[in-house]
Amino acid sequence: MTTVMANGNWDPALSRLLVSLEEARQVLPSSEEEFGFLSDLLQSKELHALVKVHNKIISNGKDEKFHPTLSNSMQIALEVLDVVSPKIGVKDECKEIFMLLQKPHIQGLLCAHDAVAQKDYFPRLPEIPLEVDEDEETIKIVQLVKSNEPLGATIKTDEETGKIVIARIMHGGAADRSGLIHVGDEVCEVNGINVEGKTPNDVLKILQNSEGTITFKLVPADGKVGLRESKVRVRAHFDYISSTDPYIPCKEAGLDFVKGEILHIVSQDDAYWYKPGQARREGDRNMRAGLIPSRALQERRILHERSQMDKSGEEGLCSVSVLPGCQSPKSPRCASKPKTKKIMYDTAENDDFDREEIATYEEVAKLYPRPGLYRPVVLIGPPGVGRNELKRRLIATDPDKYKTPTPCKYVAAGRHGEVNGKEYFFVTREKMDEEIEAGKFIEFGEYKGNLYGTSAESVKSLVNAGYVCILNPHYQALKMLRIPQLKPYIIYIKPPPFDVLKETRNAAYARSTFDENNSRGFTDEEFNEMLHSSERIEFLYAHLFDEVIENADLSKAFEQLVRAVNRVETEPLWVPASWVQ
Ligand SMILES: Nc1ncnc2c1ncn2[C@@H]1O[C@H](COP(=O)(O)OP(=O)(O)OP(=O)(O)O)[C@@H](O)[C@H]1O
Repeated sequence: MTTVMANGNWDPALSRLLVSLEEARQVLPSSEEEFGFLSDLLQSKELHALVKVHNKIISNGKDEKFHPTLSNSMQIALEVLDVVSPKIGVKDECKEIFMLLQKPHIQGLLCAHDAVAQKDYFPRLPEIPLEVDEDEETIKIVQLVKSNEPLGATIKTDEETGKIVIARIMHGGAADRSGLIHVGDEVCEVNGINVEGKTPNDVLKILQNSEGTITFKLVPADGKVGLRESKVRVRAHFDYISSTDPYIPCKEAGLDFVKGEILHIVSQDDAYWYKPGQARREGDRNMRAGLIPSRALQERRILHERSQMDKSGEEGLCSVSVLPGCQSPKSPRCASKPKTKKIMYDTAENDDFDREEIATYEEVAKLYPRPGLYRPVVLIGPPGVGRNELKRRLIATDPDKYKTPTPCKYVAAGRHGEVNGKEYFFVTREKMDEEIEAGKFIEFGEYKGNLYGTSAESVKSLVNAGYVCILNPHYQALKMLRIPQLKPYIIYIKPPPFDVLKETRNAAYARSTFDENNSRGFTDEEFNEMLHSSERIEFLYAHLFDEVIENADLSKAFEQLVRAVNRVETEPLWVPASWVQ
């Protein structure tokens, strides 16, 4: 026989064919050449390999279920969008895949695929009862090798049974990666030591004293809790240092983060986060997940801090009555003369209301830029900080691209040569009152008997016409602006510290916007008022800012603004999740 046949790995069907070929050679009148060809073919390595592949496919189809190769295709599609979006203007292929992956039916298909792959469908069927001897408990033996890395699991005493159970598995930790230990598993033995009647501390000591392989004898929990990884991303609105948190059940397991960071919530003990959740930093896939405080816990903590501040009589930003120098239409307590021009741009409500908002985590999702449909850019900041100047400079770079909405105006005593639709749209008092009542204005106010206002509609129509709409409303307008229909990108223009503020403004002969005629520079009192006002805005609204630009050196601040606006036009950015769904 040939070498292929001699190695014993020969396919039996091919062997039989070869034998019958030899038999047929005796009786059939075909030529030697034809027999030789068939014989060589049946013994060739290529045919042998093909038959092997064929058999493998058949046996796989028969005996084993097909498994999805991945269950996060939607996530991968989003990552692809991330990668290709900066290149859509450069390569047609990138643009094509970008448009394709954004189509709702493609995304629907990927989501459906992932839901099936993750078995994420309802109703959940009860576990099939196993035919087991009632008295016989299923025990699993799990061996983990002890290393410097923490085990990634916590234990507690079950209140009902008094037994030691696994309380929590840290996503991505050693226990989680093993896939063998689950929340609720009852610990019977650790390294052969029976832990019945022992406290979690006793068990920890056993673990600490163990070297090398650690063997657990566990009674598996009935159901596998927390198997599904959540897709929730949140933006944190506070800094967190787990080592200083007295409420965290295990300090080593905490995840530290800073304000503004995006966290991937991999599990929440329940939908309202009454208990701590687990999260990992967005984009940090290899990292072990850590514990973060629940929303409810953090809210309580913030309320407590605020009440302490109020009690101590500190000059709190949280209390309207103690803030000097604030400008509010309903509280003219400012030491300096109130700035009449500003009042017309205040919304009717004062910002007491905003104090009620306790920012902890905000669920976010990525919003992909749509060519030709740009998000409005909103500049927020204390009066006089330079928002108008920055807006004016931006529009001047390309007046056909950047536009600011035209406000509406009701004039009490006839207009003098003003053209309708140029600087203002002129409307009747009734119409203006009606639209204010219907909440159609982002901001409005009265000045010298005339009514002024900017409508949400005027912003929308600029956006729909393909312009980049840029506006600098009063900060109280944020409530009306930050809605899914407008999807604004909010930039906070922050004043620099007093000395720098004074120096830069004086050096540029800046005109005080507190003076009706803009005929003089800023006074020290006005600089201070700007800084006070900025503290207050930050306290109330910082969680709504997408970006902060400090306006010290004007040209640097402007460069930063140009970069930001460019990013908004081209990059996927995090927005409240409700804007995307
Ligand atoms: N970084 C800066 N350095 C020097 N001068 C500046 C700077 N930024 C703004 N200014 C000047 O400060 C003055 C006030 O700026 P601007 O009118 O833009 O303020 P604003 O924030 O729009 O105020 P308001 O909201 O009260 O209208 C202007 O004369 C402007 O040129």
